[in-house]
Amino acid sequence: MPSKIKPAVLVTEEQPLEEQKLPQNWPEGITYLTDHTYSDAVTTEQKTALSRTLSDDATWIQVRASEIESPSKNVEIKVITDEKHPACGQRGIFAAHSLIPDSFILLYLGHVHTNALSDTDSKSDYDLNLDGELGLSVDGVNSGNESRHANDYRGISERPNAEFRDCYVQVPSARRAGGMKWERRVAIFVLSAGNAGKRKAGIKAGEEILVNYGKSYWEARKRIASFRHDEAMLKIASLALEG
Ligand SMILES: C[S@@+](CC[C@H](N)C(=O)[O-])C[C@H]1O[C@@H](n2cnc3c(N)ncnc32)[C@H](O)[C@@H]1O
Repeated sequence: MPSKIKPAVLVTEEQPLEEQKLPQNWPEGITYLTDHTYSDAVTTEQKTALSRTLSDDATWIQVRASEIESPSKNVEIKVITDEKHPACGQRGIFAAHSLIPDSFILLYLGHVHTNALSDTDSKSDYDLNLDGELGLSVDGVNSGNESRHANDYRGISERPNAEFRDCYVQVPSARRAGGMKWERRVAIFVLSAGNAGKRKAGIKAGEEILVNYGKSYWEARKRIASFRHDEAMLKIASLALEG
């Protein structure tokens, strides 16, 4: 019988399929993205509101096009084999080299959708808020990049070493002055060194990159698990909440 698992597919406009490499350990059946894709429900107005023209006095975080690579040179996807790790058997992302505080690691890419129930996959574990005011989120459940494998620190480490931050990335635009515009994204950054400089070492090569999903993520997962009588998910969520 033919396998139901679809081979990994790559979506990129710039490079033909055979020239673009997939990251090592990329899961089968998940589309590897080098940029967002958009649901048909996202309006032109919402898309326009996600971009800005070049501005020298901008205070928001800017990630230059030259900093973005696909696959990322900053991380490696690994399948977790340590039985003590709460996500054993799943994947995680690990620093490919040492990363200094506040540095950009990689974009969180996926399918941008509206927060309407009809446009949302309520079962997704990979859905992230992109812009609450615009009512847009980005889901990495079926397509994304290495960032979809970032685990939460609970039960793995005492604290996270990275975080999601809102930022803007530079993209070419024939219509804008300067031939460039800035588009809203969410990305993973190394945590800052902290006032006492506790985290000044940043993330060492080989260390797992761990973020904080927020307690509400795990509480919601616990509620869903109880509702669905999903013992495995209930155990993971309960352990994470204890951790
Ligand atoms: C966005 S995915 C993270 C990547 C996932 N490990 C994978 O390989 O696709 C979120 C899921 O990862 C698992 N996970 C992440 N952090 C975890 C943690 N601290 N403890 C237990 N499971 C975790 C849970 O199954 C969660 O629903």
